[in-house]
Amino acid sequence: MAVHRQRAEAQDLEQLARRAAAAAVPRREEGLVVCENLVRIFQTEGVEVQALQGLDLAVAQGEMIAVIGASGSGKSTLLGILSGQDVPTAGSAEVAGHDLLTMKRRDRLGYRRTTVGFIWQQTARNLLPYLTAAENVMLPMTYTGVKRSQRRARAEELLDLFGVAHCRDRDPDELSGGEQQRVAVAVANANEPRVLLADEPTGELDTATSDEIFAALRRANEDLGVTVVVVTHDALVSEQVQRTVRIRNGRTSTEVLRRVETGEDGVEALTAEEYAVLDRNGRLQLPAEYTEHLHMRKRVRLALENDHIGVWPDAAARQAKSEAESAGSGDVDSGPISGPTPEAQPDANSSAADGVSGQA
Ligand SMILES: Nc1ncnc2c1ncn2[C@@H]1O[C@H](COP(=O)(O)OP(=O)(O)OP(=O)(O)O)[C@@H](O)[C@H]1O
Repeated sequence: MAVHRQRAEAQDLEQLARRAAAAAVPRREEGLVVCENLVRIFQTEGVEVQALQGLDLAVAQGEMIAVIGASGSGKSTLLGILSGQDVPTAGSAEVAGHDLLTMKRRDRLGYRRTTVGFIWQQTARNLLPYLTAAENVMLPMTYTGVKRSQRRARAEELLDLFGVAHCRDRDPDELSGGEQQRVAVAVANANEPRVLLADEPTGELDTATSDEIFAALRRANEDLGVTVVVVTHDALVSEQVQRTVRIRNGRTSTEVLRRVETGEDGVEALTAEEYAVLDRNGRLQLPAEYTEHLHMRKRVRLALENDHIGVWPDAAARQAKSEAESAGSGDVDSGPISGPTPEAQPDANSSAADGVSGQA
């Protein structure tokens, strides 16, 4: 009987994990940008670097998201793939219906010219130095057969939209860094792309100028309807979007969702909630500060409750934590960081499946 119950409960846990995974990851048809289990391995002189290790990401049409993460976590590699400049090793990546793994060389050029717009961190890399601001904006349209009169009109419109109409006839070296980047946003929008990709576009600029660039990206998103993915180290920038995705070790690890909520007093306040990303296979990354705080290493114990899943340190982790505390390592808080009460912890001698204590 007990064995039957354990099996049924383990199945409940699997079923719940499967359902949660299916609900958490937007389906292919829901995203303009959809990456599933994306892998990029670089080989240099016999050394293999796994820059992306099964990354999942879906960005809805019209969304503006920030991508953050430590240096080397894979942000630029992801943008290189989405922009069509680099090809993934495995997995899937689709942007506006284009399959970036199987796309032919010729289609790739067309894709880079019309489907995506790109803004680099280095201001000098975005503009040709011997063309004026207006000529820089018109240039991408010459590759897509837009008539000369239309090119000029659109260039004027875009420079105006991003607040740099006064720079129209100046060369890039006659523009400030902020003006150059706003002209770069105009260039990236010249061929009406579906997705705008920006890799640290405010990285070389001061805070006030960064705000201007970010305002230009937001204007592109709101006024032109273009979907925006911006990689940034700048916390102030990432706080201005509805969704911030964190990449850790080549995979999306957490997401912060922000929304405006109206309190009982009628006052609107911005709330931000952090979520761990659950992939299709039910995998999630626990934040390092949580696992380190509880000395969790190789394995954890899971407990299915009615409305949540508890994650508990195993006996070795509990011992390591208590030793660290008695050695006075400064790790004095013995309770979990958040979550269920210690009473809900499963028996130390039972298996994870035994720890299933609620109903799915
Ligand atoms: N062309 C390449 N050849 C070999 N390794 C590479 C190449 N491009 C990136 N890498 C490696 O892949 C990993 C991810 O690099 P990536 O540039 O995507 O990180 P990042 O998050 O953008 O970092 P940063 O914030 O410093 O720009 C790093 O270990 C990097 O050294």
